[in-house]
Amino acid sequence: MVQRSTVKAIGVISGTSMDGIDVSIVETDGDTIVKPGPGRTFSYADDLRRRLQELIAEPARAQSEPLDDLDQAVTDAHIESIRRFMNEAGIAPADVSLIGFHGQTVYHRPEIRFTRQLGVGARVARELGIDTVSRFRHADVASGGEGAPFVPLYHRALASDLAQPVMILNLGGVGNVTYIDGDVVIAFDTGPASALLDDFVLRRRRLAFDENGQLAASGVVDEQLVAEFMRNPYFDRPAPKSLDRQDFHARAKGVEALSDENGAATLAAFTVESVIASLRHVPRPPQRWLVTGGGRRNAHFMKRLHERLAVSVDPVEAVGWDGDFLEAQAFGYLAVRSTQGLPLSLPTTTGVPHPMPGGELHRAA
Ligand SMILES: Nc1ncnc2c1ncn2[C@@H]1O[C@H](COP(=O)(O)OP(=O)(O)OP(=O)(O)O)[C@@H](O)[C@H]1O
Ligand SMILES: CC(=O)N[C@H]1[C@@H]2OC[C@@H](O2)[C@@H](O)[C@@H]1O[C@H](C)C(=O)O
Repeated sequence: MVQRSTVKAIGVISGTSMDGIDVSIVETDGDTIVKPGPGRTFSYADDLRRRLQELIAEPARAQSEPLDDLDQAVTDAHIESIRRFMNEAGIAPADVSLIGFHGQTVYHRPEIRFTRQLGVGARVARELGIDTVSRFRHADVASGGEGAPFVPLYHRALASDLAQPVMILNLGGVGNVTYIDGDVVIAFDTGPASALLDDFVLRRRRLAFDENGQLAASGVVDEQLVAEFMRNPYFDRPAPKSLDRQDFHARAKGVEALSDENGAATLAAFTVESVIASLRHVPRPPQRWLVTGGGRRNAHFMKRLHERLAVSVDPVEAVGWDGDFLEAQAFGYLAVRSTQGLPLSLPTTTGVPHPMPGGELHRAA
């Protein structure tokens, strides 16, 4: 049998919750061989995080201002994170063939064929001396795709030996699912995961998030409000479909009249119901759910999901994956696929008209 050659790629992303920059490494042939390595998260400096949070709250600026300063600051923070990761993990630049640099999403509007990730790939390549792929989502969006989610092909590679159909649920700022059943891979954003709850507990309690879901667990759900939130046409819209982090904020104002506990309980219930609604868009009920992203640490989400789904719902660690770094690893894997001209997204994951290659390669020298 011909042994396919593998390379090592570093993947780096800051997700929509902007809690930090995730860096990891994966050894892969860009196809079926994937050997994930360690990962690390590095916080943004408070000032940079604040500037990014202000920006995403002002969509008009995020869409049209040049934002050169922020672009450079985000790039610097990523370069520094990759350097520290390599130092701490004892990885020499010569051991790494590629960097997959996602950047920071600040605005995502596929319906107007627009997605924006801050970060300058050419500078990452030059300063670290490693070829770098960036702008993963642009070709997809330009051809009419949703431009997200992009992790599903990595999920497919990892899940090849699991019993199927299986659902991988990412609970980040926004939620997204990947349904895998043999060659069938269906993916889409489910709704708000932690974004609404994070913003609510920040406003009410000056907390970055509801640790373990304890505030939500102590409140009573306003079922009428949840039902009202669930009337949003997004949930019936056929997949593929994707969301901006802020998409549900305007319509979720009703929780302002509730106590801290009941507001948190109601927003958490909304997140769970939006995940349940994903079953409307897959051919068969999955026999197992594997949960990744920071929301898997929210014990309240996990308990409610298990009650509502009545099948096993486990963190991805149950099958040996690292839920803190799947997204970073995915962009390392996708960087390798990009240089091989392989698709990064499919009609069933982002709605592109045909399997779509993408990413832009910046040479180190
Ligand atoms: N111990 C915990 N208890 C409750 N929630 C938690 C805990 N740890 C993390 N979270 C939640 O997870 C969120 C971060 O998740 P994650 O890092 O997966 O998001 P992200 O990758 O930035 O987002 P996205 O996947 O949307 O781009 C936090 O904002 C918080 O709401
Ligand atoms: C445009 C954008 O950055 N979207 C993120 C966001 O956060 C979660 C969800 O919405 C997902 O669609 C995507 O991230 C992951 C990494 C993805 O593309 O699979």
